[in-house]
Amino acid sequence: GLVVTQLDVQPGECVKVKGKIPSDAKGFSVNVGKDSSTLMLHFNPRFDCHGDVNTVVCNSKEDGMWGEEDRKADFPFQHGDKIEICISFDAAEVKVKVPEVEFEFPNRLGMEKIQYLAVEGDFKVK
Ligand SMILES: CCCO[C@@H]1O[C@H](CO)[C@@H](O[C@@H]2O[C@H](CO)[C@H](O)[C@H](OCc3cn(Cc4ccccc4)nn3)[C@H]2O)[C@H](O)[C@H]1NC(C)=O
Repeated sequence: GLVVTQLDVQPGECVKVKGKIPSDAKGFSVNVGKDSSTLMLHFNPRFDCHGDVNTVVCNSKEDGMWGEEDRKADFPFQHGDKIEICISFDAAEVKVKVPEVEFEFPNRLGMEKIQYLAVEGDFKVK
């Protein structure tokens, strides 16, 4: 999927990804952080994968090691949706704004900028 490097997203700014969820999507992820091994946030809506159904799983990754998963209560996604995902952060937390719902996740690594963004799985970036 899409990989963007050399970003310099500061606290208070947002990075926005627009795309479509295919009708047969099993899951997708949006990763932001320093690079693929050091993620402020792995945002992973799961329609039906890794044993989860209609569950948003969030996590961080530090030097290639996953942190503690955070499963969210809301699942505001449907197959075929065209959505915008806006990610912003400050010293304390990362915010993921999608239609109808804003998810929050702690800025566990205390990152001060987002340099990397990657989209994986069933999400057709527009
Ligand atoms: C119950 C004992 C085992 O626990 C399971 O352990 C799995 C392996 O660590 C957990 O799954 C992993 O959770 C991570 C977040 O904590 C990541 O989501 C791992 O996937 C990374 C990944 C991305 N991709 C690319 C991709 C992404 C989306 C769709 C298709 C490909 N391929 N692998 C995913 O494999 C999975 O979330 C976890 N389940 C629970 C309930 O804890």
